[in-house]
Amino acid sequence: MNILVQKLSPTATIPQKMTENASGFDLFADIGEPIILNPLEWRQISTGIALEIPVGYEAQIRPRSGLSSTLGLSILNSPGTIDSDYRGEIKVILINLSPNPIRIEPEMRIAQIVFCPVISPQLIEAQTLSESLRQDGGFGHTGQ
Ligand SMILES: O=c1ccn([C@H]2C[C@H](O)[C@@H](COP(=O)(O)OP(=O)(O)OP(=O)(O)O)O2)c(=O)[nH]1
Repeated sequence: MNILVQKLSPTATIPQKMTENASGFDLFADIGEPIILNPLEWRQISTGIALEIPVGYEAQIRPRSGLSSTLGLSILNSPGTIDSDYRGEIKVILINLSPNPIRIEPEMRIAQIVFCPVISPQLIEAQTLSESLRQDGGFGHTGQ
């Protein structure tokens, strides 16, 4: 499958898979100068790219585990949803969950983007639903 990627700025980097069978393509920050994120601060970070995702697919923006485990850097709305009809700039809402300031560098690999199929069902309003073993049990009703 081909997915079109448009660079919206000359300093943008096309997302890259770092190993052949990686699920995600790393997303690069397209920022002119470093950005400091203070503890519990979040910011939309530019990537400088836009995508044309085929209908029937979406993309998810997910954190990079290395940045989470070493820095405490995460994504506020993880996983971010990129709709197939969105043609604007892909942005990453980074949040600093650590007690220390985090410096986001230009061209830093800030997140990863994973392409996934989506289904688009018809939602039918109903008065009752069929019975199941679980019924409305949830939120730990089976114990720990
Ligand atoms: O982390 C994200 C999340 C979303 N988007 C872009 C692509 C997506 O298709 C669009 C809308 O996202 P979403 O559906 O999550 O936003 P919403 O809050 O429901 O707003 P809208 O009314 O624009 O759909 O914003 C990003 O660039 N990064």
